[in-house]
Amino acid sequence: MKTIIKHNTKNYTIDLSQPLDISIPITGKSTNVNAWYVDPPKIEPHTEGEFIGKVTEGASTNFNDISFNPHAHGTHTECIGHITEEFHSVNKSLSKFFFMTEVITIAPEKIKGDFVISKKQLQYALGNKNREAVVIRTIPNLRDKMTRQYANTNPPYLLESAAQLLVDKGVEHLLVDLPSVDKEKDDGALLAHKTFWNYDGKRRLQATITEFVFVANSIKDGKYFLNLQLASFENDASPSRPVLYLIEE
Ligand SMILES: N[C@@H](CC(=O)c1ccccc1NC=O)C(=O)O
Repeated sequence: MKTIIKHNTKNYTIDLSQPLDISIPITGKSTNVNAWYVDPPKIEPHTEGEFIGKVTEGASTNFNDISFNPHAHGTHTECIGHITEEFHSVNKSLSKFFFMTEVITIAPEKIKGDFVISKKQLQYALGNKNREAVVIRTIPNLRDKMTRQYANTNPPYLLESAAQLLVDKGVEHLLVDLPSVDKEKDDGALLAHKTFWNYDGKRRLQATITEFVFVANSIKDGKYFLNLQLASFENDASPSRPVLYLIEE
């Protein structure tokens, strides 16, 4: 099923039957991807007295309770409400769902013992391209990113100047395959988050950050349409399902 998208005077063809899902599914297993020192998610039959919500236990339906943390357990999209005293809901911040997107691949560079994504690397990868959304795939890019236990591993993160470059280029939606755009332990500095949302200036309430994507190696760097959908939680962050569509020439 093909469709033609008219975007800024140009026509682009995408094939809706060829979605490239870059989300990490949430499971109830201990192998579920994890960060921020929390237990694995739980997906378990609801119980009430004698009742067990499971067909094999005599119930008419499977009826699971799910408990998880959107920031810790899988692909999620967050808004400025992640770092503000006042409440902002990502469900209201994100009001459009299709974006012209660039997928880029970065090998974080070692600076002062940390692996970081620098302004220079983003500049090189993006050139003068203008995109509403940017997906950053970091290398190495192995499938263990779907199950990695990130607590106390000091994963790569974006330098403040790198986040500023994205703001300057007008990027509104940033997607990364890391648990955070900031350093794991930074005493709450959150420099890349604050910069991307322009926390100390005219705040970018509509901008979103999506963490924990997984971009398979079969997906080449380049221009895509991104369909970014959330579960409709009124919260600073919600599990999300970003899907890319290759643009046909
Ligand atoms: N680096 C922060 C913590 C942090 O970034 C964080 C903590 C819990 C859940 C998510 C976090 N950041 C996510 O992008 C700190 O050290 O205070």
